[in-house]
Amino acid sequence: MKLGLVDVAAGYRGRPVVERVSVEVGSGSWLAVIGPNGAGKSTLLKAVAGLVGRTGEVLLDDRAIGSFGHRERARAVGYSPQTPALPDGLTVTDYVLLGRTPHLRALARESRHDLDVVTDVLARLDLAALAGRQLRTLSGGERQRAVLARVLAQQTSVLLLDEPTTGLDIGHAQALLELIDRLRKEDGTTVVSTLHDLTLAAQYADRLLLLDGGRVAATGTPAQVLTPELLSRHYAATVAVLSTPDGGRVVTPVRSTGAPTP
Ligand SMILES: Nc1ncnc2c1ncn2[C@@H]1O[C@H](COP(=O)(O)OP(=O)(O)OP(=O)(O)O)[C@@H](O)[C@H]1O
Repeated sequence: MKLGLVDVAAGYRGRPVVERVSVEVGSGSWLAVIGPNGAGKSTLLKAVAGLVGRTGEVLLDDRAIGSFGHRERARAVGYSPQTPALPDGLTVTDYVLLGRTPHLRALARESRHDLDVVTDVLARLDLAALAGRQLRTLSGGERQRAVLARVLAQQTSVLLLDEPTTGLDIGHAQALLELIDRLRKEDGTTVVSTLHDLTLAAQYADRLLLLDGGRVAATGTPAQVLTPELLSRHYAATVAVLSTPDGGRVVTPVRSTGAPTP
């Protein structure tokens, strides 16, 4: 499903935080929204998810998202927040099963298929051994994976993922991003994620959108956006951008030690 944003603006209590963002994300594409703290990345995702007020248009396959019914929309767009509030008293399985709600008929219980989807997602996110555990007993990274498991169990055409790798170790982060990459290649899932790790953003996203002060500062391929000049201007960071043999980009901070040269 193609996602289009046309002149999207959003904010809190009348204060604009995101202004005039227009971008198209093709079916099966991955757009990473990057930018410094407070740039408006989470707000932009929430605006698309319908969780904060916005102006402008959000289009799904050229159809205004506002014309989608509640369930239809929940089957089309999944969202995972950066800092989720988790309900008390649920096991991991029960919580992830909530992701199936938009697929259930009114008053129907989950089917064998729903349980199979959940079992599969739990296995893929290395949560099978924790399936019966209470959410509140999980570690930070395990909780984060449970939240992602829930949105993946929702099996939506569009995934909005706010900092999905927060709190994940390098192996689990990689496994998660590979899983999402497979979904987009095999099922055509469209992905919009915020990512602070610019090297991961370069490796997985096909396009980057750099937000600064709520406005689009740059869009393009990782090679176009991840330049030392742009990163210095918008993050006030001193970085080196290295190229890998396959044309990828690695962004690394560079420290000027100030040590006297011998
Ligand atoms: N609920 C809220 N009420 C008022 N202001 C908010 C609210 N949430 C965020 N803001 C403000 O909106 C601006 C953008 O916040 P947002 O969370 O979208 O930034 P971000 O780019 O995701 O930042 P980070 O990289 O730190 O997660 C910030 O100035 C923030 O203080």
